[in-house]
Amino acid sequence: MIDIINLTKHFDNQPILNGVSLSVKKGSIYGLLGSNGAGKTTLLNIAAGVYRQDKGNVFINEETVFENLDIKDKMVFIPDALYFFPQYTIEQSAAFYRNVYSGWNEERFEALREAFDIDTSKKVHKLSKGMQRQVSFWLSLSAMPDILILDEPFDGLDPVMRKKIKNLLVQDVAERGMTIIISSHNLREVEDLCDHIGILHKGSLLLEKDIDDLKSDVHKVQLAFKNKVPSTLFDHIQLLYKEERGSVMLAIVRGDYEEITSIFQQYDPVIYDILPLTLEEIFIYEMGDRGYAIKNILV
Ligand SMILES: Nc1ncnc2c1ncn2[C@@H]1O[C@H](COP(=O)(O)OP(=O)(O)OP(=O)(O)O)[C@@H](O)[C@H]1O
Repeated sequence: MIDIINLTKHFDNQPILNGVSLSVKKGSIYGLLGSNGAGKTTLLNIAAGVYRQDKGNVFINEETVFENLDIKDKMVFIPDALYFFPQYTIEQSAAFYRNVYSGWNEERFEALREAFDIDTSKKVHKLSKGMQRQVSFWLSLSAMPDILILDEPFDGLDPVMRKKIKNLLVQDVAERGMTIIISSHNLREVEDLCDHIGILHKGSLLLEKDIDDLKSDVHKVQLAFKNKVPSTLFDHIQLLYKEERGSVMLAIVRGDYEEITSIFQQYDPVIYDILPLTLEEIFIYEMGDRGYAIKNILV
């Protein structure tokens, strides 16, 4: 549905995006992760057709995005720095959205009153930062977009509201196949939401993964042997990391669970356990395997 191909962008002769390509399928949630200055906002602005790229292209359903009003009618971008018309109340802002988006759904707007519970006669500028974020979600979801582009969307929201908004997003994805790209510098914040994760670092995509594949493909194994650790233990295993804690070896390995187990069992370990890994741990080892210290890339 969204195809970003070989995107390049410079600002002031400095490269900001260096040939980034990624695809997002309809009805999926893509998490774009990266540290400050990685290029996430720039990439999202190009994907939303706000900035024009130097090279490459962004296609949505095989059409280019830039200056394409039909696509923009079905897409909502919530930027990191929110913008509302000065002096507009929520009601007046809703009237603006109602005029701009052909998919605007009044019933949805009314139904979401319960979730957001903010007086619509209030001026948006007079609301707190977190409440302004809530209003941006309220209006955006009422516009019933096919595509939602979210730049650091949970900034300033309290934990209860984060959960509520995540539930609303997942509901729209499940019920009407909405597609989301969401940027964050915090993996923990988006891991429960996304089905794909890409890590952007200094304008390049370092790693892109399906979360289910990632979880089924990397394992933490605890092993102990009666005697010394066999020297050939990892000869046929893709090892990402190992450490010895006394007589117990801890290894992070990649591959099929059953194949790995059958290889290790040949060495007759006295202890053999496969332990669960968090997504964060998986990324740390995957990135370490590629020569990057993820701690410098993600918080
Ligand atoms: N309009 C602009 N003019 C000049 N440089 C810009 C402009 N917008 C972004 N940049 C530069 O592009 C680089 C990437 O910025 P961008 O905002 O895309 O990163 P980001 O990954 O979203 O960072 P953050 O997590 O801090 O929001 C930064 O070095 C920034 O200074």
